[in-house]
Amino acid sequence: MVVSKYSASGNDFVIFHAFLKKDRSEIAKILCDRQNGVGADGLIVILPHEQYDFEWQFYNADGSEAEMCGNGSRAAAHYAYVNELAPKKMQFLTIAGVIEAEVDGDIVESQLTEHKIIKEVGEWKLFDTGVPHLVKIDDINSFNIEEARKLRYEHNANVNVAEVKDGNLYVRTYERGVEDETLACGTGMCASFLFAREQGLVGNEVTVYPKSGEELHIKLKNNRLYFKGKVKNTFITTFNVT
Ligand SMILES: N[C@H](CCC[C@H](N)C(=O)O)C(=O)O
Repeated sequence: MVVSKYSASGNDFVIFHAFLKKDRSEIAKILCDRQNGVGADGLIVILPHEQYDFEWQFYNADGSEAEMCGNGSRAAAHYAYVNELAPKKMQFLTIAGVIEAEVDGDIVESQLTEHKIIKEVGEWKLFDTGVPHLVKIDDINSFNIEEARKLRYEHNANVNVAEVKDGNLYVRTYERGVEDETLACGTGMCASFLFAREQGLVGNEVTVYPKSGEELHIKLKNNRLYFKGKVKNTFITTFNVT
């Protein structure tokens, strides 16, 4: 099969399109495997939809299906546009709800689904920005992978440490379903922005830098999160899945 490899600020994905919706958990594990597969944080499958430009399936590298993926939504929008599956401005359906995205060259902006604050967990706060994210505002170097992994399992959530420096937001994320720190996590950056904003550390817009150091922009408009940054189609390849 022919698949495309994308990097969205360092969060990387295998993407292909298909007519049939079926359980793709096993193929996600095969394709995302960094030794024997293409290698990626997640798999995105673009499917036809009656009402929206398309529907997608999103799988983490461990084969678990997730409700949403912020960086993946930007990569999927670019893939759909360049493969003439959707116009520049599109709407597509995820488990979390309908995502609006706009492609402008290699820059893609996504509007996330409505976010919710779930609860406080000590100095952490649990948000839903399409998927669950625990956030702590602290020195970015206080990120500890073992602590993050423990919290991930205790709360079945992604875990983020965020810091505001010189008006910019820096975020490190342990991603559920990748079971490691990733180079960027879109819904995690957005949850971190919400917490920093709530603490008066940022306004309604911010420049954000994930572990990869690639620059992204987040804004809150009419109480909806917009998330913009570069995506790169790094290569296209055929892969023998049998
Ligand atoms: N691993 C996440 C889904 C992908 C989120 C992340 N890659 C993003 O860009 O939002 C989860 O299972 O909750």
